[in-house]
Amino acid sequence: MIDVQAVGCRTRIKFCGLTRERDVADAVAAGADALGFVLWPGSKRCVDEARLAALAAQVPAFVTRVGLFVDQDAELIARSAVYLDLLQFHGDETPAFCAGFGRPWIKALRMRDDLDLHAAAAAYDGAQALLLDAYRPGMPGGTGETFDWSRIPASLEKPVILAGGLTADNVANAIECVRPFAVDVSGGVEAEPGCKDPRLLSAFAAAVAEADRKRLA
Ligand SMILES: O=C(O)c1ccccc1NCC(=O)[C@H](O)[C@H](O)COP(=O)(O)O
Repeated sequence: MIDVQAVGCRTRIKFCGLTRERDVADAVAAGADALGFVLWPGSKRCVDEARLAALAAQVPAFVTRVGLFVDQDAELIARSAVYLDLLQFHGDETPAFCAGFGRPWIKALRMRDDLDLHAAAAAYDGAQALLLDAYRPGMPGGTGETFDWSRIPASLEKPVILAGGLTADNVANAIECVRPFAVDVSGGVEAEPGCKDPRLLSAFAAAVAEADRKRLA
C-alpha cells in the first residue's frame, strides 16, 4: 500500500453525517473528497436505506460515498453497500466481519486510554485506513470532542483519518500535529445535528487548504 502520509499529498476531507440533499450539494461544492452516511439507528444523523439511496444518487463521480455501521446486521450492511464505495465500522466488528462484504473498508477506533494503535493497525491489516476518534463511553461516534493528538505515532502502519471535534478553527493545528491522510468532521460543520451549514463547510475546507499550502510550501 502507498504510504500516503509520506508522499506529500493534500489532506483529504470527509464530511460525515449527511442527511439532506442540500447538504450533499453544499458539501460537494465545498470540495468534499468523501461523504459519510450514518446507518446506525442510535444516531441523530441516521438515514434509512431509502434515504441512503436518494442521497447517494446525488453524489458525483470521484466523491467517495461512505456508510457508517455500529455492530449491525450483515444483511443490512450488504444491502446498503450497493449505494456505497466504502464501509466504515464503528463498533466491535472483527477484521473478518469487516472484510466479509467484498468492499473496501475502514475501521474507526475510539482513543480509549488503553488503546494500542500499532496492535490495532496489525489486527485491522485489511483496512484501507484507520479513523481515529475521541472516546466517550456509550457513544460510538459523533461526540464533537477532540482527544490528545500527540498519542498518534508519527509512523503508523495504516493511513490515519483524524476525527473528533474538528472545526475550521482547530483543523490547521490538527494537520500540523498529526499529518493525517484525511480529516473527518461532523458536528463542527453543523447548524444543528444532521443539518450542515454551507458557510461552515466552506470555512472548514478553506482552513484545510490553507494548512496544506503552508505544509507543502
Ligand atoms: O455521527 C454520529 O452520530 C455517529 C454515530 C455513531 C457512529 C459514528 C458516528 N459518526 C462518526 C463520524 O465519522 C464522525 O464524523 C466522527 O465521529 C466525528 O464527529 P464530530 O466529533 O462530531 O466531528
